[in-house]
Amino acid sequence: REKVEITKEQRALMKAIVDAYNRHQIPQDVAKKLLQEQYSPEENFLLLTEMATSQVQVLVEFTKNIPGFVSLDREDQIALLKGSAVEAMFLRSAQVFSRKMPSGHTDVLEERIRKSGMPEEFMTPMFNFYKSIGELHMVQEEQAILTAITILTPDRPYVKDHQAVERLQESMLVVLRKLCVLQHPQELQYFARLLGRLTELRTLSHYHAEMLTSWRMNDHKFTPLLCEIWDVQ
Ligand SMILES: O=C(NC1CCCCC1)[C@H](C1CCCCC1)n1c(-c2ccc(-c3nnn[nH]3)cc2)nc2ccccc21
Repeated sequence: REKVEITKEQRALMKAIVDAYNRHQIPQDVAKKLLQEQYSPEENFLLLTEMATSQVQVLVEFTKNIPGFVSLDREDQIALLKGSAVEAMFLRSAQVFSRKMPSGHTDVLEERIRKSGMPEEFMTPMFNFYKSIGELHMVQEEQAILTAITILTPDRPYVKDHQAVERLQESMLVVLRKLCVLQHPQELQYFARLLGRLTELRTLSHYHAEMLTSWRMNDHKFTPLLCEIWDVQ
């Protein structure tokens, strides 16, 4: 059994990221709204674009607090945010879906999402991802660091200084690995399984533009921020 110890610097890094993650929570809770009633596809699409717009704003604030991020090349900062926004949205949606809720509420939530008006063909991969995230029972530190690792992915389109991003991501991966060993001592390879979800996440986000335009309704309206980030309209 390897002796795993988190250094003072790594603890400070983790604290900075978790504090930022908690400070920048999504304002109102979309799950609560969805549990209240079934909305029309138009209302649901509007809810999605409102939630996603505020989540992008929250993501920008969170990212600015990742140690070292603001000292990256400015254009690379934009490329990283643009390249990870959809993945961060699905990761956050998965965390919302996997939250502990009174018994039966998760089933109602799933039902409401299935009937929201989103295209059927994406429901299976999306819920498979949500359930695979839920099974990991991540602690909030792991959720926050995993989101930071997703943002700091060096091979996003248009990133120039690959190495600088790799160095930042590397320091997050080292902390996450130690955290996984400490938080889930019984589950060997927990860290590997956690990183495997990022591959599933990237696949899911490949469908995203096509998902958006095949919601069962006419006239899909987006906010200016989402047009920027989602490459739509
Ligand atoms: O609001 C939402 N997610 C926000 C969560 C917080 C961060 C920002 C996004 C949507 C709901 C919108 C209203 C209709 C039901 C789904 N959502 C989704 C979801 C569904 C389809 C697409 C999509 N993308 N392109 N086409 N459809 C994206 C996200 N998964 C969720 C799991 C739990 C709770 C809410 C969830």
